[in-house]
Amino acid sequence: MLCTCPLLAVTLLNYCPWSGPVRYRSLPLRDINRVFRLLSWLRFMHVCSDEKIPVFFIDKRTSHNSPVFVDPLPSLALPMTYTTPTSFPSSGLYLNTPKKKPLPSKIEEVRAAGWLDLMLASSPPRKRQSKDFLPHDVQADDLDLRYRNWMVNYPSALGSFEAITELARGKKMALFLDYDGTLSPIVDNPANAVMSDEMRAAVRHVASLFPTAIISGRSRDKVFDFVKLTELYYAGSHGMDIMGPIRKSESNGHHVECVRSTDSEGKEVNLFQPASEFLPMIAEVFENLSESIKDIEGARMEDNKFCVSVHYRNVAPHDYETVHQRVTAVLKDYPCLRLTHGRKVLEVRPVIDWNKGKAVEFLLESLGLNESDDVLPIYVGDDKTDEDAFKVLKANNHGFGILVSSVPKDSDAFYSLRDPSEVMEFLRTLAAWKEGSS
Ligand SMILES: O=P(O)(O)OC[C@H]1O[C@H](O[C@H]2O[C@H](CO)[C@@H](O)[C@H](O)[C@H]2O)[C@H](O)[C@@H](O)[C@@H]1O
Repeated sequence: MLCTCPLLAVTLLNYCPWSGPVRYRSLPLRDINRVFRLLSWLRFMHVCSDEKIPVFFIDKRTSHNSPVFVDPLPSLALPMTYTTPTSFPSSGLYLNTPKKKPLPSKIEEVRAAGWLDLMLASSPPRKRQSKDFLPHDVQADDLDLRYRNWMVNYPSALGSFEAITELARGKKMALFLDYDGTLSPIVDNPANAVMSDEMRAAVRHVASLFPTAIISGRSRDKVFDFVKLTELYYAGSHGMDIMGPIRKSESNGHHVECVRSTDSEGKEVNLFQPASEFLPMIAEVFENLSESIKDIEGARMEDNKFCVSVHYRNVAPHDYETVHQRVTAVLKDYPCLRLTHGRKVLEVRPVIDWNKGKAVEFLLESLGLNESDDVLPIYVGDDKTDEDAFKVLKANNHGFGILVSSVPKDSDAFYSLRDPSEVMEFLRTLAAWKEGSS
């Protein structure tokens, strides 16, 4: 239907309660891949939320916006109900979340299947499972070809380094780095995800040249223990725990929840913890989840202060569904918490409208870099939660994201790097370029 649509261009509008309106302007039909990428994202949103998400393809040639194609996923469409959680005082940060309504069992099944697909697909194994009937070199060639095709849309940040330096010419660069899977390789035990000394040296070097922040799903303290660099800014719990600089102009900021604090070196900093009132609830849900999954072999809990991670990397795939069912059963009693998905991890977090994208905006503002055109923010990350930051940079047409992935993935990033070793090379190249050009 999309391909035969006679329009020259379409505008795609979507409203999603988590991220607000998404608007793609003048999407030329030759760029149909973008439509499909967006549709697959919408499918993901359908799986993860209760809302019906209307999608309109609008004829740009007409003066009025008449929808020509509405809701491409009718089988997953649910009634649109937005209600605000009542158990907390209202605040600008709260998301409007749907009240859970009993769903017809068919839809429950579809949703459960969707989550299961996500769980199976999340974080491809480091060693590819063999398709027994194919010789190894054919599989490798096929994967390599698919990766190279994908790189047409997501060029290597190393291969495109000259283009990046062109963009950066005369601009102030700001660097935002995810931790797991970006600065440290993915390992089975989260406690062992240490950063190499070489990577630390590369990060220290860039941080001496550009404002640099780490934005992680881990608790801020834990990520600092891994990185151990005082010259950086840190945002833990997916941006819900930021230790940043004192804003240049404190008076025009609207983040009233900031409190002054001092860092480990006694330097004055701003602490922003928009989800602090959720702390007792997070502690309670951590206990309940730990109890509920304790008999599932390989399942592991992690306390990330304002979020809780339920890891299933070491769980047998036939138990994934049990993990998901147990987690959602516990969460039924916590309408103010929501579930998101990472690399072989389910993440429980407050329903506030705050994420890594908002953390990037907050830090740019704190650094006094948000309102000028001569700033180039770059965000490097590997996970679904990093997409919030990629989206913010893309939507504001302000800087770009670099996705770290060794397999093709849909993303709002602009460039790609294969793995943390390429990230390290990129950081070193960036530092060398900056030193050579100043
Ligand atoms: O935002 P990030 O810094 O990327 O943190 C996201 C989650 O990363 C960690 O889990 C991931 O890495 C682990 C260690 O390599 C791996 O075992 C796990 O399967 C991955 O999901 C961290 O442990 C989580 O708490 C973070 O939320």
